[in-house]
Amino acid sequence: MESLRREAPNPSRQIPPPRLEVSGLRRAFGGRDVVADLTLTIAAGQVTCLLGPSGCGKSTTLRMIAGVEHPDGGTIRIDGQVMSDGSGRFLPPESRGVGLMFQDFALFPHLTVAQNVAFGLGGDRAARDRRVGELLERINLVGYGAKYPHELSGGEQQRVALARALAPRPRVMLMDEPFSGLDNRLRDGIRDTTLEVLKEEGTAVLLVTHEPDEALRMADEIALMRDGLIVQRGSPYNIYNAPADRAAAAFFSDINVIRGISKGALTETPFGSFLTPGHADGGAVEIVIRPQHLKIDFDRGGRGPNPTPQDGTPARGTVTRARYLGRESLVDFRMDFDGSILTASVPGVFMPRPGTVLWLMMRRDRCFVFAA
Ligand SMILES: Nc1ncnc2c1ncn2[C@@H]1O[C@H](COP(=O)(O)OP(=O)(O)OP(=O)(O)O)[C@@H](O)[C@H]1O
Repeated sequence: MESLRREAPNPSRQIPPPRLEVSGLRRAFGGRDVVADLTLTIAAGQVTCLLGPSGCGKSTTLRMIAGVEHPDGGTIRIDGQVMSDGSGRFLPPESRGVGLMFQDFALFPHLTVAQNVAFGLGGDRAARDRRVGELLERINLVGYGAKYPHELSGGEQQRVALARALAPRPRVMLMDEPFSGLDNRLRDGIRDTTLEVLKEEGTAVLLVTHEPDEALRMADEIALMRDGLIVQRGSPYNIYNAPADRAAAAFFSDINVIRGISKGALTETPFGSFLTPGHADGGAVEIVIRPQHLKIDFDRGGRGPNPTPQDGTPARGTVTRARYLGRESLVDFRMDFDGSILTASVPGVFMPRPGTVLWLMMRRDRCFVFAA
């Protein structure tokens, strides 16, 4: 029967390997594992941000992928082709098809913008000119080709550096804190332009940063790194809203922590009882909430608002400090129940005087529960 005839395998339908594939990558310095068993894949057109605190091994990872640092173990593949592996195979940086962009990028001062962009390009003159023209248009610097780097602003130089790195159409673009040398005012605009250009070029991007805001803004996927390991990978939304542990939650914002003991999948707290399924009876748990998910309510002659299923029971506190940060206000409370300090944030201006008694409630849907 026609419908049951088995189709011959069609090689063009096979799933292509990821653009960049790193598995079991390791590197030690002085007997200490700086990168320990790191695994990561990035598809063409995808931006992955390697995010983590200073010293967690981000740059070392990037340098091994670039081929300027030798791994102690693990495999790096680009488009399925081995760049380095445990058996001693090791392709030099110039044979990997990677583009690099670092914080202290330097344009060649004696070359014009066009010559800088064309620097890594082979091929005939006409093809080179076409590629340079196309990139100058992408970075909004048409007409700047004959200028020299010192005639450009910091942001313009940064865009030229991006065009220079992208000119040879690298298969993978490796960026190490590329925006940290820029003035705050410029940074957001440059990040957006850079992202747009990277997306148009369709290259796979690994961007190293220690700034959560940058990762949230730029990444399709965030790989959160700690002590040489990726502790969580996911979309910015998932990493922010479903952190793997307390430290992952704390990396993105201040957090408040309420401690308790789980009994029969419930933990009693001053904010009412919380469902804590999956935690052993008698096990210590931490309920974590970000400041923007604590709700503030007024005192009604010694009473707070009524408990609700969404926000549980209110708990009373006294304001110790209020700070206005422009977009929001941060208010610290000393809580009646144990004297601990909790911080709530409110959009806009809210500046109660120290000593004001107020009530706090926790948005149940925004709490994270972790084993202590
Ligand atoms: N060549 C080296 N020799 C000895 N130790 C090194 C070397 N390179 C890096 N390290 C150490 O490895 C650890 C990780 O460094 P790495 O630069 O990868 O971290 P990072 O996460 O990129 O941090 P940062 O954001 O501060 O650059 C650090 O403790 C660093 O001192």
